[in-house]
Amino acid sequence: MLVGRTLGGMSDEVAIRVRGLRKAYGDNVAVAGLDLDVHRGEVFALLGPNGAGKSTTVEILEGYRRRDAGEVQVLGIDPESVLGTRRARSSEGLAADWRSRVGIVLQGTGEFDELTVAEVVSHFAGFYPSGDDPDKVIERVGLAGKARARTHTLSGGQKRRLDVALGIIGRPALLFLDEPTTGFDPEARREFWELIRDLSAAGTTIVLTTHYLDEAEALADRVGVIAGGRLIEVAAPDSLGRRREALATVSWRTPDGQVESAESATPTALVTELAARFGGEVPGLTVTRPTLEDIYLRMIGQR
Ligand SMILES: Nc1ncnc2c1ncn2[C@@H]1O[C@H](COP(=O)(O)OP(=O)(O)OP(=O)(O)O)[C@@H](O)[C@H]1O
Repeated sequence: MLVGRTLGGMSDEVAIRVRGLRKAYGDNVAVAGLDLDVHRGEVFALLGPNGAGKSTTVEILEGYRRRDAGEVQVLGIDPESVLGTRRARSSEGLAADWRSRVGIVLQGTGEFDELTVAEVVSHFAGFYPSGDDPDKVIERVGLAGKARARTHTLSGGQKRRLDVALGIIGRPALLFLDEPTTGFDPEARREFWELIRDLSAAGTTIVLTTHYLDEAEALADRVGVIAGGRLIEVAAPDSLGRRREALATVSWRTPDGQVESAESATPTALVTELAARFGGEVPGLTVTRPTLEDIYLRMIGQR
């Protein structure tokens, strides 16, 4: 494997390294000088409003889109060098090897409508030199009961699970997931999160784009917020936007039924004082801190 060696000056620990990435569509600058490092083995979530440049960035990293400027290394190679190549079966040496180590969860496999789930997954397994066992992967994504169903009969959420199966069948070292749980019911999302945690625990580097802040919080070691084609902050979910230092909001109900609230850096002291004031239980007491969503909205609202 190329991962784990030092290639082209890239550190052992870096799966993705991007410097000064730029991409415009005509006059529309989609990516405006983006720097990014994704460490080996981490789960990295890219957040950002519609049109921020996430998909463009990810497509460049995946070797499906040409950039205008900047340096990009993904698992030790410049993905532009594999542009135009397809999956591992192609006999294009380094490109085929690289593609076999990069898993991509695409949205939709309409061309296989008449095949069963088991047939599609087996077909894709054949593209990879060390593909996983199709039955095991089908089980892992929760489609065992649908293995013999034709793919056009699957529900939206089941189709997404199939997309995920096709993304992981090659046992990738690096997996790209683009809004993977759109259309999942709550239970399916939780199961999917478990699958991602398993893959991560097994050493897979995962880059995820999502609009679900709870998903980023549940899965990501670090999140990067893209706005206007630039990465405006990278941090652990609990420290993004100085979240750890954010004030707590303490709310309670006054004797005449009004809700009162106060922001405090020392909420325990305030609650103790309120308890003394009320002679015990404080009516309607809540203590909250900003959620990742609050922080995120504040960050992108500032721009
Ligand atoms: N193929 C294309 N041709 C022309 N303009 C494009 C193309 N793809 C994206 N754009 C434009 O580039 C900008 C960034 O789009 P991109 O799809 O990268 O954003 P995104 O962050 O992935 O958005 P979303 O959250 O809506 O998926 C947008 O202004 C978009 O209109």
